[in-house]
Amino acid sequence: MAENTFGGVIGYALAPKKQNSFIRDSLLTLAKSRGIELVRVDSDKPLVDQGPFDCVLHKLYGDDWKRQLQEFKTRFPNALILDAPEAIERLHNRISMLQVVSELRIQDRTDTFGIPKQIVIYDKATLMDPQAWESLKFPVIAKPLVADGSAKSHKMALVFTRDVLDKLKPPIVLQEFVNHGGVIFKVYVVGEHVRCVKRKSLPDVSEEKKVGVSENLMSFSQVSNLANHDAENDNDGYYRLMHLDDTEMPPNAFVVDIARGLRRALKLNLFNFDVIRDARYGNRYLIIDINYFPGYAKMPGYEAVLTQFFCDVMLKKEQEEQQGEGRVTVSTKDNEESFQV
Ligand SMILES: O=P(O)(O)O[C@@H]1[C@@H](OP(=O)(O)O)[C@H](OP(=O)(O)O)[C@H](O)[C@H](OP(=O)(O)O)[C@H]1OP(=O)(O)O
Ligand SMILES: Nc1ncnc2c1ncn2[C@@H]1O[C@H](COP(=O)(O)OP(=O)(O)O)[C@@H](O)[C@H]1O
Ligand SMILES: [Mg+2]
Ligand SMILES: [Mg+2]
Repeated sequence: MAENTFGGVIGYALAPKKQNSFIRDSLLTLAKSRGIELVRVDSDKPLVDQGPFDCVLHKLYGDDWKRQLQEFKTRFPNALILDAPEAIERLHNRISMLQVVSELRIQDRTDTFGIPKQIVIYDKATLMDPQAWESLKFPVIAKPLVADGSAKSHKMALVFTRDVLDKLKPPIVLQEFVNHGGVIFKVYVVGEHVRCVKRKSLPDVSEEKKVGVSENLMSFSQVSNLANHDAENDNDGYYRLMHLDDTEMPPNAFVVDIARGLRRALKLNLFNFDVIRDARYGNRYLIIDINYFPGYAKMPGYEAVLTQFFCDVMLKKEQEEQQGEGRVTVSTKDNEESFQV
């Protein structure tokens, strides 16, 4: 979109860690040069007592925060909440998060996409019932069902055999582990903007390893964020098989189509998703994770991308307000809850 002159004030409500990584001087300065002021929301004070804000950008959890957003929207109906809490909540459960993938219709491609085979287990009794997981091939990854940003929600286990399932704590999702060359693609979405980057992932599991492994359950957490340093000091060679530089990117048009489809279906503007390429086929891609408001600062040039997005939001808001003036508009539930540029 062309540069526009509609600036505004954006209140951001973020946890301290997120604030430190996302709110950099470089972002504040660039945004300001385009008329966008970013103002911190003080989480110790009611949101309604702060502002005025044209838009509230947020990644906070809990019922109290949801209530505060509702109250704010009632008091300031023209203010935008990015994104709608109801839409974000879908990503807090690893089953509903990926259900959206089956809703996407993308045609005329040689490449295909989907999700790995998975089941959800809510209790120990089902976990110990062989019928529950008879359709799954081992190894599997056990993931906490809840994906609420807590450290616990990122604690995964690679499970090689059935006899260690009793060590897991439901509710969990058991997802087939798919060999993918040790590289994951992270696709960052900021409104219409889509950027795919490569990150390291779990290495492939060989056929020998599947039967001869000494540890039948291997715990891990946030592999893609491990510093390179960790890989360099990797004495048992766990990361040796990763070939980040040699890995070919997925076709960009394909990734963009999936990203835009997900964005529309999820009614979200700010998210990323993790994709792996199934090593058995080479042209089959599996979406394994979708995250709300991820670590954008890790995306090269994030300041320009986010600033453009803020300007687009302000322009669209202004246009919608102008269109709304002088005529009666019937607001649907849909456009009350979500706003997309
Ligand atoms: O902190 P960062 O920069 O590593 O960002 C995390 C994301 O990393 P990514 O950008 O995908 O590499 C991270 O993505 P993954 O789940 O690791 O794929 C999450 O989005 C995480 O948020 P939450 O803990 O799930 O609420 C994100 O954490 P928060 O910054 O939101 O706490
Ligand atoms: N089905 C799978 N097959 C192979 N590797 C996987 C699979 N699911 C997850 N992984 C690996 O585990 C990591 C963490 O899983 P993910 O679902 O992305 O959880 P988180 O929300 O903690 O990032 C991924 O980045 C990837 O390296
Ligand atoms: Mg992930
Ligand atoms: Mg995640």
